[in-house]
Amino acid sequence: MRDIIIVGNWKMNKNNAETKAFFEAVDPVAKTNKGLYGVGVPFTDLKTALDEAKNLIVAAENVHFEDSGAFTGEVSVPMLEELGVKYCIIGHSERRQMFGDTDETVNKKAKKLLAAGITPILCIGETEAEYDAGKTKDVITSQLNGSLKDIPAEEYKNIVIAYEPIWAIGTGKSASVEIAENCCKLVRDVVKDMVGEEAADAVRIQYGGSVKPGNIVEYMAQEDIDGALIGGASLKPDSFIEIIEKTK
Ligand SMILES: O=C(CO)COP(=O)(O)O
Repeated sequence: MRDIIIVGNWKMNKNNAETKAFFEAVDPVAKTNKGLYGVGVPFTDLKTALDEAKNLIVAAENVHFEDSGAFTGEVSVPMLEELGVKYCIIGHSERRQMFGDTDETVNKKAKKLLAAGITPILCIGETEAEYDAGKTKDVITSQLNGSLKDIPAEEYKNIVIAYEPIWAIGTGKSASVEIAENCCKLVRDVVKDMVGEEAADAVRIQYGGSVKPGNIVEYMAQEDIDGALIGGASLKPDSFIEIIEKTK
């Protein structure tokens, strides 16, 4: 059975003082042998978060695939390594939609992170239009094949895949437990087709999209859901503490 991994994604929120206050409140609660809890934080909060973290894991929210160069505003894997970052969200739908991330660039990011011993949290998911057109399976299959192209089977134990239907992100309209489980099982089946059963069993799969204290338990009860990637409900310490208390 896979360990759980529940991670908040703060997106573009919180300054250093708010980050410190969050960790002071939440970190002590995150001590468990069932798996991992953590948060993805803006680059500007990474050092504060890493300094405060004893039980929570800390993730970056993006990274560039080159080690250095003329990429104004970007941050490289060596820069994350220097801080001691061990997890990094890549390919979030907001980055794909607003900042030009593609399966090809996300694949380069994944390879660079794995080579540095940093766990990628790879986001995939369909739009509402794709869902309505019955294209969810095609989208998931295409994104996984593109984003994880040429990554060897033995690396999948070091990869987390977050299935986040775009129509459920930030809308309060979370996917039903049945849809979430069916799609996370589809993710696992596609990985099996790509690189075999052992890798499919090892890869951890999160559901994301309006997860909150009121629905986390039913998601975590599903066979193919190993965790969650949580936006809004991870910003308030009390809310994230409730999610931890209900699942650890
Ligand atoms: O984008 C998400 C996590 O990466 C989900 O955001 P919400 O939990 O606010 O829907």
